[in-house]
Amino acid sequence: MTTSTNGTFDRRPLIAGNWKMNLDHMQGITFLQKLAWTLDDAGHDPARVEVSVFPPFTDLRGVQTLVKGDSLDIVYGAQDLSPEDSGAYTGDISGQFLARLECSYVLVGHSERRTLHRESDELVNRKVHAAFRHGLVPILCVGEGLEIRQAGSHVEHTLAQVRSGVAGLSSEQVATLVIAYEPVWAIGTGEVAGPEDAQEMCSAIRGAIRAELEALFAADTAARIRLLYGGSVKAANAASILRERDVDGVLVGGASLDVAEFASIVRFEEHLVTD
Ligand SMILES: O=C[C@H](O)COP(=O)(O)O
Repeated sequence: MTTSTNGTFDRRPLIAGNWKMNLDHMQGITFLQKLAWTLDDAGHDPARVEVSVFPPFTDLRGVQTLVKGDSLDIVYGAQDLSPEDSGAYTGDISGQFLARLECSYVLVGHSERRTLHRESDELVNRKVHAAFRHGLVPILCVGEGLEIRQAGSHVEHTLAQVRSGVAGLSSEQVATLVIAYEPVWAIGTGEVAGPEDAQEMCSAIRGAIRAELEALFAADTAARIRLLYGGSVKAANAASILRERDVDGVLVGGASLDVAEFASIVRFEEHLVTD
């Protein structure tokens, strides 16, 4: 039997690189150009695997110019957005501006925003709505800290974040949304949750959307939503995580800053084990 990811690839795998606060606008362009060449040389097929990068806000205009100018098969998004559309919100960035820069995605509720900037579930939900208002696909980030994991309540905790994040959305919006499960204890620590941990949570999230929220959403919503895993993903562990049935992609931090490493994650199908 040949092993494939998420059953039959009916949900196109998404490999997302979150640059966090790394690579200035000049470095970002050089990096992206190299990544595009490397993927081209490796015969990357964008119809099979989608690649997205999440540069700092100040890089986005340069990234847009490069991607559009050179017709790169790479999409991009922002790392955050304001829940508001315009006004006296010093330092915030509107989804409207991100849409003008032709961003496809926006990260919402990343654990570094939740912890370092004390973003609440309620604020995260407002940001999810703001993204949809401007035609951006939100990548809703959820996941538990170490204490919650040790107490064994990680599934319950993460599902509560999901329920709160999708509150007030339509079926179509939920089906379009991407959810990234990132156990906080595995982010940037080298501690990676095992493929079975990633599958356990992604399956629980899909199950919750299918069962608990079925009264709110259309029947095929759970089957269509894409679920990512994030936390110390590298070329060496990506394929084993991505072969799990309910895992449709990965959100990569540190390893997305190395062209060869990230390109190798994108090419994970080459590392899938054949049973
Ligand atoms: O957004 C990415 C995640 O925070 C994972 O970061 P990491 O791959 O450096 O652990």
